[in-house]
Amino acid sequence: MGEAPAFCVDNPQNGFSNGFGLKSKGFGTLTDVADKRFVIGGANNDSISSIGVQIYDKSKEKWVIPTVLGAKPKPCKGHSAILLNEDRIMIIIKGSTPDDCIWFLEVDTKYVKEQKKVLGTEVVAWSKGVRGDAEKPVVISGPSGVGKGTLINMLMKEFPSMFGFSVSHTTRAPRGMEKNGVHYHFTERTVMEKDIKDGKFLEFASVHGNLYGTSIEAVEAVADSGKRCILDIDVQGARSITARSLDAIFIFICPPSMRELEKRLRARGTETEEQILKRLRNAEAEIEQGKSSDIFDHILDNANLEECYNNLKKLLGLDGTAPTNHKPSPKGIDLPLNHSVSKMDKKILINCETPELGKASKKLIVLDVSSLKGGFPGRTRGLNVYAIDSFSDSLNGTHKLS
Ligand SMILES: Nc1ncnc2c1ncn2[C@@H]1O[C@H](COP(=O)(O)OP(=O)(O)OP(=O)(O)O)[C@@H](O)[C@H]1O
Ligand SMILES: Nc1nc2c(ncn2[C@@H]2O[C@H](COP(=O)(O)O)[C@@H](O)[C@H]2O)c(=O)[nH]1
Repeated sequence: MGEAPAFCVDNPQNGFSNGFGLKSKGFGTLTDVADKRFVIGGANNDSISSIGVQIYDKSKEKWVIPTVLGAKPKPCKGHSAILLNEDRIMIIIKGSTPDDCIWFLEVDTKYVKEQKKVLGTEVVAWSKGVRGDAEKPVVISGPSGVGKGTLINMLMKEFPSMFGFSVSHTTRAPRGMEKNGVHYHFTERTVMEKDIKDGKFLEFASVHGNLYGTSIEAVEAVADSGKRCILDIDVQGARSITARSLDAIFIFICPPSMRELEKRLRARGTETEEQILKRLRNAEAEIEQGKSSDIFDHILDNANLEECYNNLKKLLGLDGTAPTNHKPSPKGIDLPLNHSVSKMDKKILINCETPELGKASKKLIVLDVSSLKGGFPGRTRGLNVYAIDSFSDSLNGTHKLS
């Protein structure tokens, strides 16, 4: 559940306008989205561990505590809030570290709307802003035994600093060599069902008789390590992620034949006869859906492992053997504690001038939000940041920040 803000808003009609539909009072901000007013509170108290959110429903004249999804920003010395596209609020945090100062509170994105229906409560979702075009997550899907895990392991071994695996939750029992927290988070069904109900999963599905799911936390952990996220999920999970418009590359791995698939599953020796037969039955439908649906961007035939791996690398732009394509995560944004924020079309201008130091201290930072991705908890990519000398300068982004 959400938590109460760290300050009191006696009357939500009060507050002062700052010129772009934003009202502010004390440590918090008030942002109007249709008939709802989002009260986002900056903590002024060390005992509070994150920023709280409350909603005032103007049509019903009542306060609502929403379910808050995703990791939340830490308490701060204040923040600015700017409404973008009527579905998410950009939060610029004062006095935070450079890689932690831009956040988004999703209030009416596709994902949030869907979660409202599922959870039956008001829902908001936090997502941290990531500078530049961080590489898209890679979703690998295909029938059991086709070689998804093998291909992912090869990729992670050859490019250890580039890829991070999203560790799923499952209710199935661990296999001999599998480690909890590395291969899966092995979980009791009742616990996983409760976590699903609490909105902790980006997607989940019942696969071969067990529950499997990708937690928001698993994807955030990879993003925080600065790596590109790889997800190994079944076709149902891939479909629900596309439906939520996760901006990822979707790859379906196909076996050369059912006979070969069966041979691989048996040779792996990890399933009972009954489980093997169940997985093979499910494989037929999965292959049919994988090939015919419009979920997948690429279909790779895994007849020959080396060839399939080379094709996988090619479509991920990793043709060379050395990991030269790895772009380190761009640096964060170094904002002084005192700054003012304004909005101009799809650009947010941050004026960092220190009044006491006069014009010499002038620094304007532009956040270009025209290519933002995201809309679900985790990380919002595509934030372009550059500096200009004055408001009259062109806002074309010629002075890129390093
Ligand atoms: N092209 C290939 N030719 C022959 N054997 C292969 C090939 N690719 C993978 N294998 C073998 O097939 C078996 C199944 O592969 P793997 O465990 O990677 O499948 P998976 O798709 O991850 O399965 P699951 O969905 O059940 O986790 C393994 O023993 C692996 O070594
Ligand atoms: N929808 C999801 N499917 C998942 C996830 N993690 C794994 N899987 C798929 O389950 C089957 C079986 O896996 P196994 O390890 O028991 O052999 C396989 O197709 C995986 O792709 C998940 O988080 N969500």
